[in-house]
Amino acid sequence: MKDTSIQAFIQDLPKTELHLHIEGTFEPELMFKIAKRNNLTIPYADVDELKRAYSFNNLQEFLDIYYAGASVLIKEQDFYDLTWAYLTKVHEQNVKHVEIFFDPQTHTDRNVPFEYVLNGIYKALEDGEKQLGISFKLIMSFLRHLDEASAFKTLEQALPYKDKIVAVGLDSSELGNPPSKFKNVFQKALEEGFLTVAHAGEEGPSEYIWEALDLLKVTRIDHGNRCLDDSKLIKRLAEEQMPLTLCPLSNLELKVIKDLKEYPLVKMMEYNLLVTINSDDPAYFGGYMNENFGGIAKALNLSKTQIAELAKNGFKASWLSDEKKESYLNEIESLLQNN
Ligand SMILES: Nc1ncnc2[nH]cnc12
Ligand SMILES: [Zn+2]
Repeated sequence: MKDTSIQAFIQDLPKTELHLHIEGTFEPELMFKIAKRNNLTIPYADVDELKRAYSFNNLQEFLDIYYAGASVLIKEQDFYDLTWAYLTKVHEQNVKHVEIFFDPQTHTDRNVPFEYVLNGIYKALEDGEKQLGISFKLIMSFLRHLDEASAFKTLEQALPYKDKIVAVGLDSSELGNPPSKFKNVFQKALEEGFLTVAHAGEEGPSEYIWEALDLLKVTRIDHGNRCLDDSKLIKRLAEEQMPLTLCPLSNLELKVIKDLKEYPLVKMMEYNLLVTINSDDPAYFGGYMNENFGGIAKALNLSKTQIAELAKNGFKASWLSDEKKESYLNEIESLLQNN
């Protein structure tokens, strides 16, 4: 008999992931393995002890552990293995297309060459496309707790690789580091032909979302939850169909929200916002795409129609060709009709 459960429906839906930090997919088991082969130690006795440290009161507490974890990545092969592990995982979850972030400064500041980071990630993405059928785009994120000069240096390093990097983004500690701090480097990135996105309104105020739109000229807002504080902004985001890449389990684990049941997703959909579901840092927040879809669907008692809408939004908000978008939207619609 056919499994008509919500979980089976979520599994069968073709999905796209648009908000994913590759360093946030570093599972403890792989972290210990790579640390060992690089003759490095992790300040935790074993995987269980490390996992017990994954309890966060805010974004900064998470970032401190996330950067410490990433510090065992040294060689090109390490970045390849990290990315490959992510791709095989989401392949099992029927993710068809990914647009992922990497944070070069996290590594170049430790004297890991930019090329090791980029090539390791990119080769795995190419293999994922060939062997698993997952298409991809790569986004280079600037760390906003560092200064704009460091972001400029990173942009310079990326210029020979415009064929591999389609966009620049902005992540790390949001409060006190507004988008306006990076106005000039984003301007230069736009002139060089990169698309732009930025984390805004995760912990920071709605003003940061305005700045991301008006100063950084973003084509998507990462998170954006705090737009709900500002009715003019909601109207603009809806009119422009500006995508918001939401991350429910991340918001729960970083105490942006108290309970998934309070997640304002349905309200956002009623406002006609183009909201998408993503995992952010799945190794740290307890779930990949299916767990994010499943968690929010259960907490909010979403219908299959609403879940299908969210999956469609992911493709609409992606940088896939119109033809590919259309084909995935049709596939989702027929899956819905048959359920
Ligand atoms: N949720 C998040 N917010 C900001 N920067 C990040 N880097 C990795 N995850 C992040
Ligand atoms: Zn993020």
